[in-house]
Amino acid sequence: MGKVAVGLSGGVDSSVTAGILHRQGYTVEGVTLWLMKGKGQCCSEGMVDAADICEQLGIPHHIVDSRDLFQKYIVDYVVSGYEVGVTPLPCSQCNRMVKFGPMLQWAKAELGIDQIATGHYARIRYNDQTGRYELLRAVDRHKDQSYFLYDLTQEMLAGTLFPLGEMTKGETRQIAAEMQLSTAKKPESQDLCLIEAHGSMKTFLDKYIEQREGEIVDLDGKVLGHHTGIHHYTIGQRKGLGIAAPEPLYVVKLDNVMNRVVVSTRDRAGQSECTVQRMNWLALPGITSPIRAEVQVRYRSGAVPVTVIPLEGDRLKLVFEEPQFGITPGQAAVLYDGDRVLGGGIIEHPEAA
Ligand SMILES: Nc1ncnc2c1ncn2[C@@H]1O[C@H](COP(=O)(O)OP(=O)(O)OP(=O)(O)O)[C@@H](O)[C@H]1O
Repeated sequence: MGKVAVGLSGGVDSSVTAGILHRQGYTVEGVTLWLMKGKGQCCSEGMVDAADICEQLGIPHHIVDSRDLFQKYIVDYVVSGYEVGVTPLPCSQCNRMVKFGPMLQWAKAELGIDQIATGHYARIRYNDQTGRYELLRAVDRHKDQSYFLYDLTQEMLAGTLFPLGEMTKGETRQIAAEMQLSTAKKPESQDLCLIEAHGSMKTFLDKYIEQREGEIVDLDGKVLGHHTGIHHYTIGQRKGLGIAAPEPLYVVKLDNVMNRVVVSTRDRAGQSECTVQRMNWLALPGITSPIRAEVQVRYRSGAVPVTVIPLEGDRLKLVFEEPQFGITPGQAAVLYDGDRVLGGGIIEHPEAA
């Protein structure tokens, strides 16, 4: 058995990942990335819980100060997106720029270990016909995190193990209990660590973005109300608009130039196409002519049929079979062929199309 550096957040999933690999005979070292500046409670608690797990398993534990990377690639990225009416997806960017890339580099340079493992729910397999590493959905569909992992490179997939990809969350908890891991009963963390650390996205953003009040208008430009700053809104949002209307209204556009939130009734909120940038191909090297696939445009939405049309550079046009609701610039559009991730990219602002 080889050596592996396991990314430990202090949660039950990564604890079990380390436990399983240790039990299988790997030489395991725990690595915790210190992510958030300030005395974030989740980071300090996570570091201590991760250290405790390593103590329990009798393996070394390392803390890597990654606060500058996290500030640059996540905090600054998220804030600058919201400022211009985009709702960035921090998790996929964090995985590529803060977690997998730097962790592989650090493990190689400092420990001489060229393999890492995390507690993500997804699967990786090598396809000898194409010569490419493929990313697949987790067996536990409800926990599947492949959407957040589409932006990993071939090198990152080649150097990574996801032992939980074949398991259900129930099995993970059972193993944690059997191994008597100190994190066995820890509650699920929220999907977004920035929210967990700050209480809400609004609290986090208000630290960085000045409140600029403006108008809420309908698609015809009629003023229906006022907003407290476009960064407080997201596409598809229905609640909290403060407008009394006969039919429910949804946010369909955040216009940073006019400082307006545009809303519409659901029947006019659908979109039949969008464009995508910064496309990262995984199962395929790329496409030169249109293909049919399925696309997922949000973490919690289902995959829907789409025609994928290559544009110049790393851009694509997506034409949906049925109009889609809540297409949000800044979120990822991840292409699937069944369980297999073909690749993914970032949904562009309609003005960029
Ligand atoms: N600060 C960190 N340092 C090192 N690895 C991390 C860190 N945060 C997350 N990871 C790795 O990424 C995986 C997925 O992280 P995610 O934030 O989705 O947590 P999770 O699914 O709740 O897992 P866990 O129960 O381990 O916290 C974790 O299981 C862990 O292996």
